[in-house]
Amino acid sequence: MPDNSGHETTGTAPGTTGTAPGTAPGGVGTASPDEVPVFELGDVSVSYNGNPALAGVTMDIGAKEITAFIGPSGCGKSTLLRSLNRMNDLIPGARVRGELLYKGTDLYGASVDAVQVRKRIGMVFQKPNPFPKSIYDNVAFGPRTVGMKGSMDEIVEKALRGAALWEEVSDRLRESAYSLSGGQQQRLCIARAIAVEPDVILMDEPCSALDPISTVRVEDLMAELKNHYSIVIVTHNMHQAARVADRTAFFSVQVDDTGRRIGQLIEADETGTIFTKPTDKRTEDYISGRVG
Ligand SMILES: Nc1ncnc2c1ncn2[C@@H]1O[C@H](COP(=O)(O)OP(=O)(O)OP(=O)(O)O)[C@@H](O)[C@H]1O
Repeated sequence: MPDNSGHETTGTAPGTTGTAPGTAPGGVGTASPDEVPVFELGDVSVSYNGNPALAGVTMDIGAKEITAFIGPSGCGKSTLLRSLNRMNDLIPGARVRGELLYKGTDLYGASVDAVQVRKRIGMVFQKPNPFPKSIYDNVAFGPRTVGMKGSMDEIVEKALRGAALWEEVSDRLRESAYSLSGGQQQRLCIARAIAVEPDVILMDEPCSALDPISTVRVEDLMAELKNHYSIVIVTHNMHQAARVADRTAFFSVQVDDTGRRIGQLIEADETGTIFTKPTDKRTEDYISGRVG
């Protein structure tokens, strides 16, 4: 795969002009998402202020399925996840190199607008982070911002139903989002993410702040959501990866000649294969709890 010249990010707010990727005329990126990988990564590396965090990642991420990133702390899972919707653009000194295609289009191409990227590729964070607004306004915020057409009440209801939260909040939509439990808040954040009808949802340890019952709710929800969205999840919980993911990518930290610790993709495969017969001994050692 060709190596792009690199994409220096400045930490300044991304522009509001340009196009969303995957929408170019002439067929580029317009194939059915079920037929092509949603992301194709070729020799992707990410550094912070010149220090490599992750190097040489080459993998495809399938559409309409759940892909889990697992591996020990500091191996670059969140860094790679943030590269998939250009959230690293917001981190001063972060630099992404290599080829990162979203539905066949260069995600970091000069004409691609990072704001549009984040509309198509939403993100749910580790800690539920609702806005200090009502339940309704949390969900309506994104659709209003991007100027979605149609009845806002219907948009909000659809997103809350999609996030399996409607039954619990339909009679209290004007209450503060902070009045919800942690698990409900996380499902509200998922509703907020899907309200703008993205293609992809990136989830960075979405259950780590939740109790076991809320975790099951969110995992069940993910199984539902993958019928409509491609999902990439970072998780520390290998049982969770085994439960929810169709494919799993294992990352580890390698120490280079100069003593630098750099994250690396060890292998990516169907989840059953990774957990029962991984190709690499490092994967086996990690999943069996011998290291990590
Ligand atoms: N904003 C940042 N500025 C500088 N270095 C960073 C930044 N974010 C991450 N790093 C570094 O990049 C490397 C990978 O971090 P990252 O958070 O992506 O790993 P991770 O596998 O997600 O870890 P964890 O499982 O602990 O969340 C680490 O060495 C980390 O210190």
